[in-house]
Amino acid sequence: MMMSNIMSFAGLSSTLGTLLILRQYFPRHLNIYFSKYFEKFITLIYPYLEISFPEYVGLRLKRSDAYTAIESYLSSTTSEHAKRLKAEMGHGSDKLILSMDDNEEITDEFHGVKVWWFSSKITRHNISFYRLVDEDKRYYRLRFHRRHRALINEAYLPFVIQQGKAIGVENRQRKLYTNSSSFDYNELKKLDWSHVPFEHPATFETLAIDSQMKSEIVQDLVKFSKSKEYYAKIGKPWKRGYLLYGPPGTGKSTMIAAMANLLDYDVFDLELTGVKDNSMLRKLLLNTTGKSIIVIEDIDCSLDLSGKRKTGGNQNENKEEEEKKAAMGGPPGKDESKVTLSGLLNCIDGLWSACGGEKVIVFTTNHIEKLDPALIRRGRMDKHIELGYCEYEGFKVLAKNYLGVESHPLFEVIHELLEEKNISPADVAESLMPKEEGKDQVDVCLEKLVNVLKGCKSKSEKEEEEKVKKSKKKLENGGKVPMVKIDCSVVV
Ligand SMILES: Nc1ncnc2c1ncn2[C@@H]1O[C@H](COP(=O)(O)OP(=O)(O)OP(=O)(O)O)[C@@H](O)[C@H]1O
Ligand SMILES: [Mg+2]
Repeated sequence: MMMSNIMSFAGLSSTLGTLLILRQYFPRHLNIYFSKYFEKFITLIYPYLEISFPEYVGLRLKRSDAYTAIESYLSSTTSEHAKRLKAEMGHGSDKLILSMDDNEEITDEFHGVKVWWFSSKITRHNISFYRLVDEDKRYYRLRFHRRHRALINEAYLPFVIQQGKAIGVENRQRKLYTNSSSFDYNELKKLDWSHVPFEHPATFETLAIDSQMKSEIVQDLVKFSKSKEYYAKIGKPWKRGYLLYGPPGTGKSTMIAAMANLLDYDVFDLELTGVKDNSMLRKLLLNTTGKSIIVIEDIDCSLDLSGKRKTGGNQNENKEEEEKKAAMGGPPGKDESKVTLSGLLNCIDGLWSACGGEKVIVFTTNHIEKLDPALIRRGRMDKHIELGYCEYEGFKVLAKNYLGVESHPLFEVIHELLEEKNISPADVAESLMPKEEGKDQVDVCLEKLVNVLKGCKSKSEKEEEEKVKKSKKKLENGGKVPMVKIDCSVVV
């Protein structure tokens, strides 16, 4: 009896729900009457309450957090109850996430109270740029008996949102974002960020760096990710800045991937040269999500951030560049980014930087001496990490990764060579990569590395070369050294 009552109410409510949706197609004057009397009538006889959760609110700028959390929550109960499901890949390529398909209905129970969830969509046909564009407005509708109003509002909905957020974090597929311009042809708008799944396999275990430095960085990152309350207590936005510097091929980009994998964060790879001006930069950073690493690679080459190179420094070089541009046909500096140093500083630690929570900002450079001290001062870039040439300890990690060996008669020879030669971990890794199948590949690769090392310049030779380069530059600049001296000791 009870069951059939519920069923008939559910049937009635479904009909009334359809009428409510259809009413938008009624003529306007009918619609006014409909609203006035029909809805009053419904609330009198209808014992159920309904709450809608639209996918987008306002200008469709951002998906509603409530909708996303409910979607995740329902995905956990859906597979048992719903008859029509849709599937999506979740975190990692082998996990399939099932959720309710459009116009599907499921029931849920909370403290013995039964509630109904519906997934619905309204499709509108708009004409935009002489094209017919279908715009889907999706929403979830929750129905429950009005006598449970307090329980649903105060306990059930907060429970759904909290559970949904937790499931969402577990299931989400991490993403690698880039700000290179792309266009959404369905929504007909330019996207600030486009993304692909983040699938870089690097971890701190496979990273060939000093083991003490490695464990300090890992500890620092883990501590940061658990310090929400601490940052709130000291009144600082929950973010941490890392400056990674060192010669090419020493693992700066690889370390960023390892950081993202350790913390389970998304990565926003910000190409500064593609950012028009400071306000565009602010918009891009505002559109990044929490639990993410914002990366600006080769910051010294990205822009003239010091503001010094054009006025002071090597004026001839600038002149040459302008002439080159003119020879290429375009007006000088036409498409150049107008992002300034103060604009960048404002975004990374001004008032805007506190939006969106939990973020790590990483700059990389091959030339730390070229950077403006303001950009990398402590507090802005909390950790300065130097990634140097390959040491014996790093070589052993690479040998284990690439060849699966932890000892070999040639290790001692390589140890001695590494003490006196400069070689990047990337070059070591290249030599250790077996080119063919077979057991003898370990000997082949290690012998190859010994030969490569023998051909490398020794540390003293390299230092001498650097000295000559520096003094040449000094002469070009009329005796002044154009570099800024910065304390770049590793503080981890
Ligand atoms: N410290 C390291 N540990 C493990 N692998 C490394 C390390 N350094 C370099 N490699 C290997 O060398 C390749 C190049 O390294 P990576 O791109 O991280 O260098 P980089 O410091 O970012 O160079 P660049 O300054 O040119 O951007 C990587 O694919 C990785 O396989
Ligand atoms: Mg790199």
